[in-house]
Order: sequence, then C-alpha cells, then structure tokens
Amino acid sequence: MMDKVNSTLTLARTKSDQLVETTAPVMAGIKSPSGDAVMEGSGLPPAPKSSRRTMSGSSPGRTNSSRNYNSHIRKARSAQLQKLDIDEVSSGAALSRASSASFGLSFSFTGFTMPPEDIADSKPFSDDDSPEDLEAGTRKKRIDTEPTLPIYLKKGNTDIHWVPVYLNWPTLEDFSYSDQQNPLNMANHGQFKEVTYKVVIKGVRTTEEKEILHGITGSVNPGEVLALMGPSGSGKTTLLNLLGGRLTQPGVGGSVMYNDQPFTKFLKSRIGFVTQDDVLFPHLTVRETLTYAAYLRLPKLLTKQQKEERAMDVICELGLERCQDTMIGGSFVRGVSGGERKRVSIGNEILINPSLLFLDEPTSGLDSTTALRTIQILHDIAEAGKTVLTTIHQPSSRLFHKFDKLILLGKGSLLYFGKASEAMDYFSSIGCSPLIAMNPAEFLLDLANGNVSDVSVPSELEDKVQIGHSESETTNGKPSPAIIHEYLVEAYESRVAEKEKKKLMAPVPIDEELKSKITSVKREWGATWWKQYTILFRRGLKERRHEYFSWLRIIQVLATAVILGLLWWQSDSKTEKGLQDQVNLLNTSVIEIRSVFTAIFTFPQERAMLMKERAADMYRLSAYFLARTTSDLPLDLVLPVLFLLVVYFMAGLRLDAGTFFLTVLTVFLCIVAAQKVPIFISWIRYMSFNYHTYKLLLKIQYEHHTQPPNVLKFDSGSTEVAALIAMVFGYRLLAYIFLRTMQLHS
Ligand SMILES: Nc1ncnc2c1ncn2[C@@H]1O[C@H](COP(=O)(O)OP(=O)(O)OP(=O)(O)O)[C@@H](O)[C@H]1O
Repeated sequence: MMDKVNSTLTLARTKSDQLVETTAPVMAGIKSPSGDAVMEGSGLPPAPKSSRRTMSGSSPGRTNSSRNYNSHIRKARSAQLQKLDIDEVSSGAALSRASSASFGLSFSFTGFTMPPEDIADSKPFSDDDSPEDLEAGTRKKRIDTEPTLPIYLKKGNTDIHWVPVYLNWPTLEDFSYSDQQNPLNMANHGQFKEVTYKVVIKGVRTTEEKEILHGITGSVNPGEVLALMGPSGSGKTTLLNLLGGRLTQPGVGGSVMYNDQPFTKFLKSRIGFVTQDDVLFPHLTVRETLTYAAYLRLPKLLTKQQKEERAMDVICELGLERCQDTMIGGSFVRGVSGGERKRVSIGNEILINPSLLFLDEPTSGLDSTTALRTIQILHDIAEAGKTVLTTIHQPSSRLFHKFDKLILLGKGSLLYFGKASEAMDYFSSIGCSPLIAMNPAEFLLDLANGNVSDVSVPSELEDKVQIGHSESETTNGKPSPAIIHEYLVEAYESRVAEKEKKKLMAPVPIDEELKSKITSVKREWGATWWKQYTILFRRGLKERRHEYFSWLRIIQVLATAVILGLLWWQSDSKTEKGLQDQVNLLNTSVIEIRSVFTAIFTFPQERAMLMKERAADMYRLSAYFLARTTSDLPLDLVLPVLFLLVVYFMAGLRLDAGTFFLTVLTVFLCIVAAQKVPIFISWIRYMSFNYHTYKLLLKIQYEHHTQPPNVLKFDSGSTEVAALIAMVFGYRLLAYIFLRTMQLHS
C-alpha cells in the first residue's frame, strides 16, 4: 500500500515539476486557497484521485484571440500541457491547468490513492480527446479534469477559487430536534449528531408529525461522487436538500459539517445545486443562459470578456457547442433536447467552480447512454477535486460503477452507507444476494423496497416465515417488505453504523486555515447593484419579448381594436347620445387594455427561477424587482398603445395632440400601477384602478367640452391623478413586500 502511495507521489511530483518548470515565469503569483504559495506537503487537501488524467486531459481553456472552437484545438488538448505558450499560460484556463497540476503533490499527502477499479475505469478517457458529440452518441472531450486545489479563472489578483469540502453528517448520540431550533447553524465543537427531518402535517382535525429521515450518517470527501439511492419517497431529495443547506426550518435535526464547520450563508456561493426540474428561461439560448449566469455569479473582479469566456469554456466542457445558439425551449417552444437541457443546468452551477455540487436526479428522463455521459461528467468534476452528491433513481450497472460512495435509503432510514463497490459484498455478508444475474442497482432497490423475489434471504428471516407469522409473510412464502426493511435497518445499525460513526469522528485531513476558509469568506455579489440591474434588465427584455410579441397576441389586440373602432366609427361627441357612446367606449377600452397586459403573467409564475437564483445569491431582490418592472414596461406598453392608437383615431376621439398624449400618459400610469402585482392585490386594484383611470380619461377628453356628459361629476382631475399615482407606488411597494415575504417563507 505504502509502495503504491509512494509511487503515485513520485509520478505526481515528476509531472508537477515539469509543469512548474514550464510555467515558472507566470506561476509566481498563484496562490493556494489559503493564500499560501502552493507547496509540496503544505497541508492542502487531497488532490483528485486521478492526477494521471489531469496530465493527459486538459482544461477546455481557450485563447483570447479565438472563439472558434475548432476541433483541432480540442484534439490537441491532451498534448497542450507540454506546450503551454506564454499567452495561454496567462489565460485563466492555463493557469487553471497549471495550478491543478501543481497540486499533484497533495495527492498522496492526505492519503488519497486511486482504487484499482478506478484505474481500469479511467483508461478510455485519458487517451481520447476527440471532439465528438455527447448527444450524438460519441464521446466529447472530458470535463475539466484538472484537479486538486484552486482553479484560477483569472490572472493577477482576480482569481476565483474553490475550497475542497469534506461533508459530514454523522451521529454520535440520539438527537431530539426540539433541542435545536436550527441545528445546521449551531457550532458543534466536533460533536456530531444524527440528521433527522420531521414535518408536521396539519389536517382539518388532527395534527400529525411525520419523520421523513431517521438519523442518517455519512460523509463525502473532495474527489468523490456520492449517490443517494432508494425507492420513490424514501427521502433522497429531502436528504439532498438538507445537506445542501436548503432545509433549515425547524424539524431538521442533527448536524451537517462542511470541513468541520457548520453551514453559514457564506457557503452558498461555494455550492452548486441542480434541481430535479431544470429551471431555465425557455426563450434564451444556451449561450445566453450561461453568459447571463456568468455575469451575475462570477466575481466582479473579472471583466465582462473573461466572464463570457468562462461561459464558453463551460459550453465546450459540457459538449454544448452544437446547440449553443438554440433556445432552451419549454412547453410551447421547441428547444434543446432533455440531455442538453440537463447539461445546461449543470453548466449553470459549475460555472462558479463550486466546491460542492448537489444534483437531484440528473439522469431522470434520459436514455441510458446519455445518462452514463451525464454521470461521467460528474465523475470528471469530482476528479477535479470537487465534492459531488447526486440522487439517482434506477442507474444502469455501468452507471452504478461510476459512483464512489453510496447511500441506500429505505423509508427514510439508512440501509447502507459506504463504498458503492462494496455494497454487494455487504449485503451478501448479511445474507442477501441475488439469485439470478442482476444489475446491482436493481438488486439494491429491490431490497430497499422489500422485494426479495429473486433474492436469497438470511436463514433467520426464513425461520420467521416458517414459524408462521402470517403478518410477516407474503403470499409467495417470502418475508413481507416491512420485515425485510426492519432487518436491513438493524443489520446496518449493528454491523456498520458504529464503525462509520467512529470514522467520522476523525478530523478532516486539511489544515485549520483551509477549514475556516469555507465559512469565513465574505458574501460577495458577482456584480454591483447597478450591474445586476442592467444585466437583469437586458435578460428580462430578451426573455419576455417572445411572450409579448407572439403573433397570436398581436392579432388578438389588433382585431379587438379594429372591431371597437368599427363599432364606434367616427363617433359624434356633439350630441348627448354620441357623447354617452364615447364614454362607454372609453370604459370598454380601459377594461380591454387592462386585460391585455395582466393576461401575461404575475410574479408567482416566475417564483421557481427567483427562488433558484436567490438561493445561489446571484443578485439582490431589489435589483431584480426594479429590473423586472422596468424591463416589462416597454413591453407592457407596446400592445396597449397600439390598441389605443387604432381605437382613438377610428372612433374619432378628440383630435388634438395634448389630449392624445395625456390619454397615452394615463394608460401608461395605469399600466405601471397594475403591472405584475400578486394575485391577492389584483382584486383591490380591480376595484380602484378601472374607476380612476376611466374618470381621468373622461376628464382629459371632455375638459373643455361645451356639453360635458352627465357622468362627469368631478370638479378637477386632480383626485384621479393623485389616486393613480398613489396606486403606481402603492401597488409596486405591495408587490415588493410580497416578494420579500415569499422569499422568507420559501
Ligand atoms: N414538507 C413535507 N411535508 C410532508 N411530507 C413531505 C415533505 N417533504 C417530504 N415529504 C415526504 O417525505 C417523503 C420523502 O420525500 P422525498 O421527496 O425526499 O422522496 P424521494 O426519495 O426523493 O422520492 P422521489 O424519488 O419520488 O423523488 C415523501 O413521502 C414525501 O411525501
């Protein structure tokens, strides 16, 4: 074993030395995340287990001069490391490779060695960097395999780096969640407690407490992919959310430690979280999606161009070049394929070089080949020293072997935690083995479901059935699922749990400074408030112009306007009847204009996106709110103004410039007042808004009229103007307060 470690060390050292020599002139300023120059044996975290891949594969960095990712450039990647020229070295990608390579030294420092099975696994990738397409069924170049420590995206002092994260959620004592209101935030001084999660389900008459997770213990280290498996409803997503710091309300028990530190909000910027449903804007292209995310999420010290380059790098890394200009698509717009969509979601998260990457069922809905490639991407990301956790439903056997660690859950209890490769041995040691050749994942899921049709069961369970416990027996003479579940939980508790818990007590093998880095970093926005506003404004315009200007909507508005214009064709305001008709027309128009823009959507419909982006600390809520309001405004205005133009002139309303522009201004104000308010406000708006707008329009239209219609019983328009302006600010403020509250409770 020692020999192996030493030989790996030597290999890493030799390659690292070569690189340092090649890049020495520009590497001087490269620092470790702890701020020190990267040194051999510096106490830095483990290098990824496959430093060999780092040497043969390479970062997808691009030269500044060319955005043309020609295949020959990519083909040359594996050889690039030996040929770094000074320009490229000064680019982020080269620095990234260089810094990664230098961490080959820390590889053996913390005792990480590559298991033999991984060596076998990894072979095909190191020597094939051909730029074929993932979706098309051939291998694209590997993702960012450059390992261990900081991946610097930028030269000079604008580096962004990640910190390796050791994640523990272990148990030593029984835990009652009422002990702690928010255990994720407590400092634990090394005392770990079980992760539990309970919810209170309130019925009409009864209130029931449901325990969803029953004390889950485990750990995952940089360089590893941990898979959470279990039947539907077993608690995978809940556990993933909890570990990702997304479940912090009362009900959560135990502690989750990140490099021996509790979760803090600063950690948000180190975590990438890919949710089960891809929350993406359907009308943005792949490149736009990733570029806007880069603008908002990458540190503000990077220039716009560098951020764009990073987005392009990710596009290349994930093999999305071919569809980079295709819209994401949604229910009504055809867009990229499911696999590409999933990769865009992953890209959104890896852009920031997260220390921890969480994914909720990244392969659901994908065919087995695409699923395998997606997991391969995760594997590569982990190899670059990141910590990856993913839930997975029914992996194929090839896919199963890509996981380093496995958690098997059944009804919220832990049935297995350990190396994925040892899971079968463990279950056979407790008397459960497949009777026929079976995909290990299928076997494990069958067990977790309590289905033992093609599985041998231990004699003690068979005895139970023979003794004749009818409730523990199924019709085919096998033990019932409940009995199997109980047995598996007990077996894990008695044979493995204690051993694992002891292991978890050992301190994380990195130095104190690095440990504290994970939580001590200040919360930093990727852009200033003003920049956030402008980016969100532009993104809003781009995304929503399609919704606003669909042909269907334009034809609908124009057709209504023309019909009204024909019905009130050149109406006469000189007679009392004609005047009354015009008043009715204005009333009808107000209702029509209102329906044009309120039919589009309200804030809650964008809630998922807002939640996702705010959870990642992408921008301030105020910047979003203002950008959203202002970017919608021109779009909101176009159709109502178009409508007004047609009706106004067809119906022959008062033809002088002042009256016309005041009418447009009134419409503008009422649109701002009524724009995208939450549903609960809209009924108040409905009552007050139509009334004041309508009266103001009448006032403008007939102010100097010789025969004011009977309905005009006001002395001046000031009341209506004041009411409308109050509504503009009032409703906007209410909408903002609503958004804030919604955020707090989500
Ligand atoms: N807030 C909640 N209130 C009530 N029940 C909840 C809540 N959150 C989770 N559950 C329940 O906890 C159980 C586990 O849910 P979870 O979504 O974690 O399962 P899962 O293993 O991810 O399932 P799937 O594979 O189907 O996505 C389910 O029975 C679910 O209904």
